[in-house]
Amino acid sequence: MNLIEFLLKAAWKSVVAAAITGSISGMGSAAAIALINRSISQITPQHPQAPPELLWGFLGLVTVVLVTNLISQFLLVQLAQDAIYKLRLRISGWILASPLQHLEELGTNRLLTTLTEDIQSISSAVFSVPTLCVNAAIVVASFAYLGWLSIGVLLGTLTFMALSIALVQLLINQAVRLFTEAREENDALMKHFQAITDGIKELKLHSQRREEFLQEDLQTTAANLRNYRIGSQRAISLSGGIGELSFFILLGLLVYGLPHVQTVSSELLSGYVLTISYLMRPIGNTLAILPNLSQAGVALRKIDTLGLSLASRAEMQARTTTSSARFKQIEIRQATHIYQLAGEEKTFTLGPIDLTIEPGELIFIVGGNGSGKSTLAKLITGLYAPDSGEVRLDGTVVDDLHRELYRQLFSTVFADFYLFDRFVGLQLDDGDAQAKMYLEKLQLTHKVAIENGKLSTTALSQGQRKRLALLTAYLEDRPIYLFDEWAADQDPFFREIFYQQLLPELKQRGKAILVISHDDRYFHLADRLLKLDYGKIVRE
Ligand SMILES: Nc1ncnc2c1ncn2[C@@H]1O[C@H](COP(=O)(O)OP(=O)(O)OP(=O)(O)O)[C@@H](O)[C@H]1O
Repeated sequence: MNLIEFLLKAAWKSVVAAAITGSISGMGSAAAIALINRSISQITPQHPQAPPELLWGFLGLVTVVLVTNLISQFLLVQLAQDAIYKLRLRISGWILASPLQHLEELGTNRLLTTLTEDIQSISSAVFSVPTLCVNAAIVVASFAYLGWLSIGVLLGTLTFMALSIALVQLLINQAVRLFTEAREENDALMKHFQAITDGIKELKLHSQRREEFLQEDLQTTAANLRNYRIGSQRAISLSGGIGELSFFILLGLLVYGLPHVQTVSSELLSGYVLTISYLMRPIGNTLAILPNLSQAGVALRKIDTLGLSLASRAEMQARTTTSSARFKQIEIRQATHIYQLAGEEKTFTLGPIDLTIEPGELIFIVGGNGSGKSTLAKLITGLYAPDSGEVRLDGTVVDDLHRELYRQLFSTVFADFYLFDRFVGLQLDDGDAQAKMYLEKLQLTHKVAIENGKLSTTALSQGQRKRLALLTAYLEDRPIYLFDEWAADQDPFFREIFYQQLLPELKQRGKAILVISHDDRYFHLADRLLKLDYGKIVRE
């Protein structure tokens, strides 16, 4: 997809309207130049002033040029920004609709680069599209005028220009190649930036690690990116220089060479010189815009690839609130999940897993590090579709069509949970009152206040943040709760409350509760205990 296609897809009617007004503006500019040339040629010692009707014509043309130019720019700016706005939403939608496993394979850095850098590149390029349209119209109309002055000279001029453009194109191709390389490097740079922000503590506390990371990872990637960008900008500057030089050569050939080849009137010569000098500005502008356009082209291709990759795996999305939904039984039969990393032979296979979950059950999932507990949690909650086997909800297989609906049965606090600073998507009549009640239960009233569903702060200790995540899960009030090592960050006092009070309370309310835990002191509280080893349930 190129930029024009992208805009046409967004709103072709506005593009056409902008192209028409832009063309009128461009043609008006060329006509104004032609009129000036005509006026100059009519000034003689006998008539030292141009006829007044030419002056009125000139003023009229200038007004038309200004007004149509503005209309064209306004239309295109509006349309371009609308298109960017829609693109941002579309990419976010693709990401949200994509299976978790696919997003994990793609990597956050790639998604972030597209959401930030690629959209920014397109955004800067679309700003230049209005100028480009008007410039194109000026060039076409100016050539029409030159053709009217002399077809033969125009053909010579066009041949010369075609040769210059071919040379310029070679350089632009080189620039695009370098832009593409730079774009790949950008993905890696984003990963390093993530390491800086997420790994700030580890980098601050170990100067040798920091130095090595800076020099070998960040600096190398940043330097590669810089070199590719310099190379591409140089190619673009060179193409601009060659473009400008070819204009001067053309002017020289016209003024000093053409009179040797054929007799030329002064009107023809001054018309050509005036028009070509005038054309230097729009063509120069266009050359200056080319880097943006090439970058946008590369970004659009990246978005296309990402979009295809995301769309090919898109899940069905269902708009639903099933907080009051009930279930009788979840059966997991011979279900497996396989992690296969690109280019790596080693895989981790979870399963085959056989498991049933019923309301009111308290199930502990235990096992050593890397035994597959979190992976099983993602499989149970429908975040991963089984690679083989099946998950059944009340006897019905949970397929791609129903997985989104199935996921709405779960309230979770994963080990890497995300805490929203307001209760997004929870439409509760007495939300604040309920939240305050749970704040007390979770002993957080002295730290956090809740007003209109908004938390006064999320800048808390990890244990306190986990309590807030639990509070959100309480408010969701879904039939199945899953806690992935929730108690690991709690002090012994609150850990005791969690296992001895909060979990039994949930159980009494008929909730099914899955608890991933290493706290063997509390294993006896479980109705069932699943022990995982190397991805298999070794004991139930
Ligand atoms: N996104 C991923 N891509 C590839 N492999 C993964 C991914 N996540 C986990 N694994 C692999 O799957 C295995 C099980 O990981 P999992 O996180 O399920 O273990 P766990 O039992 O929850 O461990 P812990 O107690 O340390 O949290 C690990 O060996 C890990 O290498």
